[in-house]
Amino acid sequence: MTQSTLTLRKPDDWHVHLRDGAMLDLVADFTARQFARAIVMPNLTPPVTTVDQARAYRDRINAAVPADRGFTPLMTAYLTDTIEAEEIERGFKDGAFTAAKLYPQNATTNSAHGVSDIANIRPVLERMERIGMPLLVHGEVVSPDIDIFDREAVFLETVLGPLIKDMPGLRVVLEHITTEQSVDFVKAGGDNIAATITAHHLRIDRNDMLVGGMRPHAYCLPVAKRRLHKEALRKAAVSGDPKFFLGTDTAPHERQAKESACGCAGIFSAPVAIESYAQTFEEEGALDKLEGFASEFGPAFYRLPLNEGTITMERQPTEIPATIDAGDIKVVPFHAGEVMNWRLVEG
Ligand SMILES: NC(=O)N[C@@H](CC(=O)O)C(=O)O
Ligand SMILES: [Zn+2]
Ligand SMILES: [Zn+2]
Repeated sequence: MTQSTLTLRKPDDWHVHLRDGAMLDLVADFTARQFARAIVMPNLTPPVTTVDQARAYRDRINAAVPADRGFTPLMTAYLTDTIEAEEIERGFKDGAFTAAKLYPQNATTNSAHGVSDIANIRPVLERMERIGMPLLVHGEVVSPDIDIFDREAVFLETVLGPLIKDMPGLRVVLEHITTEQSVDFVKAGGDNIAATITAHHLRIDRNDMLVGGMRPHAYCLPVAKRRLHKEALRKAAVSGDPKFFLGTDTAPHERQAKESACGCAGIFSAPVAIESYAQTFEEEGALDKLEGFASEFGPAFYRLPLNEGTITMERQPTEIPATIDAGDIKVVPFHAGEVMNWRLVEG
């Protein structure tokens, strides 16, 4: 008999963009309704680089989420060429920063203040290695000579591999992996190397973005690759290997900014995140592996307690709306217009 409900220990999302202002108000509860905690990306304009900015942003997030959700945003510091190790450590020690994020300069949305050469942040990384603070990485090189489909694999060879050799104790999460090479890299690393996998990279490959017309809502960074890479990600996600855990990279952009001659990168998956993962795990015959991936391996890596509560999904064909709106803001969610098999039961 097919299973009609699915109850999991309450999951966490280890990579989200909650944005700010009216967009924050629109999107925050989509994350909070299903996840107990979320690692919040710092790529605002201006970026979150200080303890005070992180605290103020956390307050704005808490104000945007209904208090009875019991949602905890975990904040991150945006590394720049000039950021001070002292500020990073101070934030980590008092809980304002759970981790620090490395954006190679100009690799993705709001990364203009990112790091231009990893040598510039060497003292910060050494400090992080010493205090056990996780480094979260957008793993793509930005050199114009490197094809966009190769940028993640080249980053492993030229940046991350050498860095880890140099600082073997550094705790690293390679975010939103998209390639077989990243799966192999993470598996070959020590226990201090892990990766997040998005809901969308488990489902789309580059054909979904480009065949039969250009589909801006399937465009994100790192860009979806060939099918064989998607297959490798699916295998890693359902393998039960604790190095791979849930991070949606939900990244809302207004509809007109995506449907444009130069469309923004980012997929807004929060409204359908846990349901999308459930569908993928079920297709792989691995629903029993979802709880580890969604609710256990992330906290283990971050050295945080497991959540106490649960969520329940029911098997209920549910159509995902074409847009999610508030006032003038319209955002197209992942799976827009599709019928999903699972639906989160509101607790
Ligand atoms: N993933 C994306 O395509 N976009 C993210 C940035 C990021 O995570 O690289 C965003 O902030 O829009
Ligand atoms: Zn990124
Ligand atoms: Zn992201």
